[in-house]
Amino acid sequence: MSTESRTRGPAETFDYVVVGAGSAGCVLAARLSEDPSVRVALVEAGGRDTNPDIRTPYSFFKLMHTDEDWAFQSSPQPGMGGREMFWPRGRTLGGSSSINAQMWIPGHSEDYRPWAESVGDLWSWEAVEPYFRRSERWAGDPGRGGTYGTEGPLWISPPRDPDPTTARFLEACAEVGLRELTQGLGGPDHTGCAVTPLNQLRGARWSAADGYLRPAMERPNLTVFTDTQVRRVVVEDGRATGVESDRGVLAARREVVLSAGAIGSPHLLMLSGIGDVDDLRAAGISPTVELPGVGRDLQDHLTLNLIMEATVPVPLADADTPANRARFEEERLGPLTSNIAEAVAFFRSDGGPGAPDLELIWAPIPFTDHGTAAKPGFTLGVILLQPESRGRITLSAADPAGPPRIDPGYFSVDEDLRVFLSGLRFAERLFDTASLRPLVSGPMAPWPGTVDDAQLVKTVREHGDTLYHPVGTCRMGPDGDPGAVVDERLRVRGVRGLRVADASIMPTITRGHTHAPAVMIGERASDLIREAV
Ligand SMILES: Cc1cc2nc3c(=O)[nH]c(=O)nc-3n(C[C@H](O)[C@H](O)[C@H](O)COP(=O)(O)OP(=O)(O)OC[C@H]3O[C@@H](n4cnc5c(N)ncnc54)[C@H](O)[C@@H]3O)c2cc1C
Repeated sequence: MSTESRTRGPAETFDYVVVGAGSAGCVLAARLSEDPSVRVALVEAGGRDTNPDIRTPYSFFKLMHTDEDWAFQSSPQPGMGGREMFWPRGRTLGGSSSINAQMWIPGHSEDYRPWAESVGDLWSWEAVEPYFRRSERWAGDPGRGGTYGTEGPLWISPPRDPDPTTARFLEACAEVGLRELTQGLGGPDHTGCAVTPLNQLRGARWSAADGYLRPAMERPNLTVFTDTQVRRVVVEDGRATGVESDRGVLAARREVVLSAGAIGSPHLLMLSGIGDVDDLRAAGISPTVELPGVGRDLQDHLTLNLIMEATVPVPLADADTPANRARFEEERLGPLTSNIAEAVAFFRSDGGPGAPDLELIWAPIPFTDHGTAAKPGFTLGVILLQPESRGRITLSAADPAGPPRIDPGYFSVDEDLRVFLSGLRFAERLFDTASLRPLVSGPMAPWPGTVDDAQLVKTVREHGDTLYHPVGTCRMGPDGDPGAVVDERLRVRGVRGLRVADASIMPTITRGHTHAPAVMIGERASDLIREAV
């Protein structure tokens, strides 16, 4: 597809130039090019999404440190024992949706209340929910997916061939009072537990590139440039007129849309002289627009995995065999269809009413240090859903064009640690239910087992990790908010013809996983852009 589409179309001038073919960028390229009278360019730094591990759900972690991964590294984290932490991000068609764990979890309706309070009803739950539904196509039993759309480009499927112990996890949740969400996790309140809804079609990954981009690539008015890194946005007389890339300038008659992700988009703004003036000067970049919020308000979901030795066979621990490969290729069955994170639960740390602040992920295999261990064990990942801590992305003064400096600021607010510890205690209780107790024996490293709070904090700092959900670095906000980078229509403040549309615009992180909201943002943005004409 790509060679032809790279040369197809007019010279180097387009109506819209979309930067980044990730979760949001694929949506924008597809939706904007629905109008045959406009010419759209989609510019992606990575290559085509042909690596077979992209298709194979189980293999998502094998894509880390490959050509499909930017493989960022954070700055040393004081809250995490001084560690520099590995931050993978997708670098191929589909972006992070081509390397992620395929979990489709839009979040809670309460997630969007502060957004609407900040910028108005364009971003209320009532306003955004139709965009989730517009993107979804439920592939499971019609009686068990009532909260999902059925006609969108993205297939949402239940696990194709789940491990038998996943049902035991749901039973354990029922024992501690969590309801099973039999209609899926797309409704306004996803407090409870469920098998994980997945971006899969018949057991293989279904990325944003599969759902949105590939069908649109047949259109003569869409040109997709792969292996083309954008270096900066060209701003002339206060207007974005195009982007400077590896292959020269790509001009935009109407708009440039940055969908380069929560790291890439603020990085590109800063490289274009848009950001905190002092920081830009310190990195040797001439400021063109003062926008101090660029790169600030970085939020992420932190996780720690409780791992227990298994007393029963664990098929996923021996997943990648020739026989399982053959089964996957021929029938799309077996452990290679597993995304590893087969079920989830959402709950509140204080046990009270209201939206959840903690999540559990059930994995029927030990998952640690961004990969699996081929040992019989089970993992309960605990996730802090609503961190108060904020981090920041800045230019590297030594090499502004190189990777930016990523400071997630984990546990810079103490309250986050308190909530997180209560989640870990909850997970310990879950392993001790009648449903799960017979499946496990002792703790497996690096989980130390039940220890006092001081030792638990030490374990968190030494082994806690990213769940790969950075957001907020080009935050949306109202007029007069000095930290706002884009307005409610995602227009970059102080520059005409420039928007940001991806996970970076989220004012606050959602209580789910961030691919679905990034797709929703792409859908919402495409309507806002079309309304502007
Ligand atoms: C390992 C991993 C597992 C995850 N698991 C899940 C999950 O199971 N469920 C879930 O909901 N979320 C998950 N996420 C997070 C989710 O995938 C992301 O939040 C979401 O895809 C972000 O979408 P985006 O459009 O903001 O950015 P991305 O999808 O990251 O897209 C950005 C694109 O821009 C390109 N780009 C960046 N800079 C430039 C440049 N200068 N020039 C040209 N192109 C550029 C990138 O190469 C990339 O293709 C996971 C992420 C990772 C990394």
